[in-house]
Amino acid sequence: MGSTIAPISPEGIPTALLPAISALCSVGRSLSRQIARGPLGASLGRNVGTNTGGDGQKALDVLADTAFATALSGTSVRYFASEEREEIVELDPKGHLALAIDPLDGSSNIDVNVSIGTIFSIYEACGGAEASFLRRVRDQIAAGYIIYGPQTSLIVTFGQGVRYYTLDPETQVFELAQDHLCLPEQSGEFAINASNYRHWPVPIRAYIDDCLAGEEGPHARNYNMRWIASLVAETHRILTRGGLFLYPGDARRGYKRGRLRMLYECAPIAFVIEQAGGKASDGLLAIMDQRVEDLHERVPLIFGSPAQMDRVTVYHDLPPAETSALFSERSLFRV
Ligand SMILES: O=P(O)(O)OC[C@H]1O[C@](O)(COP(=O)(O)O)[C@@H](O)[C@@H]1O
Ligand SMILES: [Mg+2]
Ligand SMILES: [Mg+2]
Repeated sequence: MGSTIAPISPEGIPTALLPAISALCSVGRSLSRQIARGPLGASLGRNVGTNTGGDGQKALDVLADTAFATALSGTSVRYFASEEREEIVELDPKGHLALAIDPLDGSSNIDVNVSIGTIFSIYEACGGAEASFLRRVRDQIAAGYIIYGPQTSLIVTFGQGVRYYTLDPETQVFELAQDHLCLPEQSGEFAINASNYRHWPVPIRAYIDDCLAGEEGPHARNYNMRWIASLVAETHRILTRGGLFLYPGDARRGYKRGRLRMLYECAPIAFVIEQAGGKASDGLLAIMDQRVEDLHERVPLIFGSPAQMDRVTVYHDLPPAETSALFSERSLFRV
């Protein structure tokens, strides 16, 4: 499983973070190989239990969680918080970092050969285990994801832009492909799980109705829709060619604050998106301007190209009478 070759070329990675980033990449390339074996390997998509948040756990969720915790020991990571664990684990009592992880994101896609990933977020440890994570989202010092798809890639920010590495299958090293990734200012795509339409709040329904109205609607343009059910894959597409992602809170039981976790998913994705020139919010407030209040809390997440973000935000600011009106009457948006 392991390889003695350094998993990533070190230029541009802050020295204090290099051991942790190398460990993430080392596990990433190993997971990439196991995932690529698909039906020839172990059955990674089988159900093995339920995590503390009530989500079903697949074999790969557990395998990835264990592999990251093991590899990050001895890399200056003091506190390890995982979506798959109820409690924070102390890895290295002398370490100065706190790392939060969604070890395997998009687990419903494991068995169907669609892109999945790992999302991570790093803070300076301070004031104990919980205090190291329950703090301002803007305190993150690094965040990113590894995507296991047709290519395995690492997207990472250290707070000065977004770096894009791809795993070279020949050398098994993550090589820098782009050192300053910027997402397009606007696009004609949006991503939302439309099967929840009837449960959405009014501003989300109104926005999507207006997108679906196309050229005849208030936006006066036709849109394209995507839903992969894999946050890393949607993020990667949006970083590459723009668009908007929405996972709002909705009226289903347990979905009042949406589905995605602040600490393991929303905070790191928001950091990456903001550093790439995009925006991320819960509809009203920028995710980066919020606090993590609870290890496993959920938060509505909307992010993407700035022009689309500005538009969807207006729907949240409108008085209810205006948002519930037929789109033809939402004169505000007529262009
Ligand atoms: O099945 P739904 O409700 O559309 O949810 C899809 C979302 O759930 C997730 O799979 C949640 O992540 P996990 O697989 O880590 O639980 C996201 O990647 C994705 O955006
Ligand atoms: Mg996830
Ligand atoms: Mg997960």
